[in-house]
Amino acid sequence: MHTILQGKRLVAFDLDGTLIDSVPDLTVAVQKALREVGLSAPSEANVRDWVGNGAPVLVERALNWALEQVPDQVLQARAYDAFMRHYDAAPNALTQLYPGVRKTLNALHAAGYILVLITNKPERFIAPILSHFELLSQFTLCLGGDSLAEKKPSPLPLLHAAGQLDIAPSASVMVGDSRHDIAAGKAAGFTTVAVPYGYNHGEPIEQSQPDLLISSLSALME
Ligand SMILES: O=C(O)COP(=O)(O)O
Ligand SMILES: [Mg+2]
Repeated sequence: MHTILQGKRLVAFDLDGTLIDSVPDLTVAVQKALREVGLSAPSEANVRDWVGNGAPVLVERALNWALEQVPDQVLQARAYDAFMRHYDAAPNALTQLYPGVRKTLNALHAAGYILVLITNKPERFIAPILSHFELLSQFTLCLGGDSLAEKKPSPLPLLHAAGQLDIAPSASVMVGDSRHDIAAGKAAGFTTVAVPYGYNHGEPIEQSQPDLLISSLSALME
């Protein structure tokens, strides 16, 4: 195991952009939702830059782009409902695990680390996606962006998970692809690990100064 895991007990993982490349399916759902409300559909590259603050913000960013102004609440609600319906219908059609994810989660789980999932994605999508990849049972606890009163970059979900499992933040690690994961991890007192291949609003994740930057999750086993 990587030395950064020495003395640690809890490893928290982000989902989108860290474990799974979900942007292709998110893009299809955003495109269908925008067409349904009579607007033009953004590209996958657009959506890649907008992911990271949960589904309501993703839809709001898409509407801002299509309208070039702030959407009214009725349109926002219609587009959000459409997005949720379309994404719910096919969350796994094009989504793929990143290299090294399955092996690393299995190895950490087998080595006795407690694994938790902390995503800003709505909670209802977590189980269908993780079960599709046969990874749900590896996680002791899963929290979505709507599970608690605050989502990342708030430290609340991380502190909630550590508290529930009675593990000190100093014995906990947050692994993620975006500045929100690293900010949440630092604010919670977790050790932070970043991957550069995910979604970070088009910015290099180095800017967030994680404790460790790894090119793939497999590095955690070395
Ligand atoms: O839904 C999002 O905006 C991003 O989700 P994540 O926290 O798993 O990266
Ligand atoms: Mg992410």
